[in-house]
Amino acid sequence: MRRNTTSAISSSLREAPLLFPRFDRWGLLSGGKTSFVVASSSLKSSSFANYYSHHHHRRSVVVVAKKRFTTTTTTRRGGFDEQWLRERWTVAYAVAVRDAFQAKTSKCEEEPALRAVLEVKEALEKETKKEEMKFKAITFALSSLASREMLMAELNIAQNEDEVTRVLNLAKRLADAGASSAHFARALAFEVLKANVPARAVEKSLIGEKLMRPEVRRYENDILWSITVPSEKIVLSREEIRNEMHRKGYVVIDGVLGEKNSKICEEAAMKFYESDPGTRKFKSGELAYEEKNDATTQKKEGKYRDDEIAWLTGDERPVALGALSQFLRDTLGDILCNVFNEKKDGSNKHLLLSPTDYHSNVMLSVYSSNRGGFVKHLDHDDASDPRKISAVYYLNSQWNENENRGALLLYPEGGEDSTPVRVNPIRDRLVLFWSDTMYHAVEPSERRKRFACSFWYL
Ligand SMILES: O=C(O)CCC(=O)C(=O)O
Ligand SMILES: [Fe+2]
Repeated sequence: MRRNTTSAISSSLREAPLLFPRFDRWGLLSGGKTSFVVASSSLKSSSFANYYSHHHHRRSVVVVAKKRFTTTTTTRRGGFDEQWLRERWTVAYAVAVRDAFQAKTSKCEEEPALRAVLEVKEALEKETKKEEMKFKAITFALSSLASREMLMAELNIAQNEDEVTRVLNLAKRLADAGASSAHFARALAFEVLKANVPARAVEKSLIGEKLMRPEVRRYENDILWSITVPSEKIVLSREEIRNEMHRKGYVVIDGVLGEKNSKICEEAAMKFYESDPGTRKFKSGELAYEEKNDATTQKKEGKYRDDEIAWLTGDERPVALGALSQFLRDTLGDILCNVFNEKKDGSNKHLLLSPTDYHSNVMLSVYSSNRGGFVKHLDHDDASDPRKISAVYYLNSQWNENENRGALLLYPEGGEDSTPVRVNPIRDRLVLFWSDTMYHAVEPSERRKRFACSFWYL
């Protein structure tokens, strides 16, 4: 980014301070240990809450969505805490901003990032000023984007050790003030360490133990600790990913982590599953959208979806499984963000949010043998579902197509009668497809369990 853009962003930050303190009142939290009520007149919030409550949690949430004339109430099972819910709320706006941003950036040639941020900010402020809570959430999302741009730019032009240190500590302060994401501050520090750029006094707390390991300590006692460096295969596949996704709507990449790493991850996933006999971590995969009656009937008949799932935060034991989930979420997320945010084809229709800007966990799914699969579906509820790209990484050595079936069936043509593309769930294979347009199903597996890790990029 050029210096004039940087200084324009910095001065806009000075003129109209975006750095609000962390917002603390943002919804109605009902009493008791099980439910929260989110009151909202926002078009998007209820479906975000639905989406996230479905995908992440154990206890229940009541989402009250106030539309213009009606109020709808949905009860979801979910394990919410305030911090968690707040993050989700912010995600909703980060996504809204992303979409507005996208619409804008395709039009401006000069300094698109800055101009879009400011224009979107203005438009949204006007629209929602009366709702303080929402206003703060928007401000957070915007300042997070703006400060991110600014910090990146500052880092790029930093000349010496002191300047690098200053940028990193500024990132930390912004995160502490609630104006930027802590993930981002950590990612920045991590990048610096990885590139061996000297930084004098990077605060220790920046280098999160959980998400980012500063030293690329890949193996220790033959344990796979982290997969933070993009595999060569993925780096080489960038063009292929872009082209295939645009041309066919999906892409299959084999040998993503290599023989040794993928084997370790497979064993880790099995161990994780087998060491959970009380199924505390694993639950039955649920129907995404209960309101669909036909699907509910199918579910009752046990036909809709028949897997067990666990949500991986990145801290799992064996550590290799945590490392794999970090790889899928952060490393691959960053790569996809770069692939689709480059305006090579003259459009940026597929702008993605950086995974450092939102919090979401990786899903480990286990389909048992001789049970159901997953019927044909989209990973997309309605127009406001933020998911853009679905990723599934398979962990099954010596999978035999004929004996074990369990293929992922992709329907690029969409129609009922179209012939699916069969993707066998073999170890170290990654498949990516558009969440909102690619119909897909999972064939029941036979004679053995089928392991896969899935993630959705927004
Ligand atoms: O495991 C797979 O191959 C795909 C699973 C899937 O479609 C889903 O969980 O939404
Ligand atoms: Fe799916």
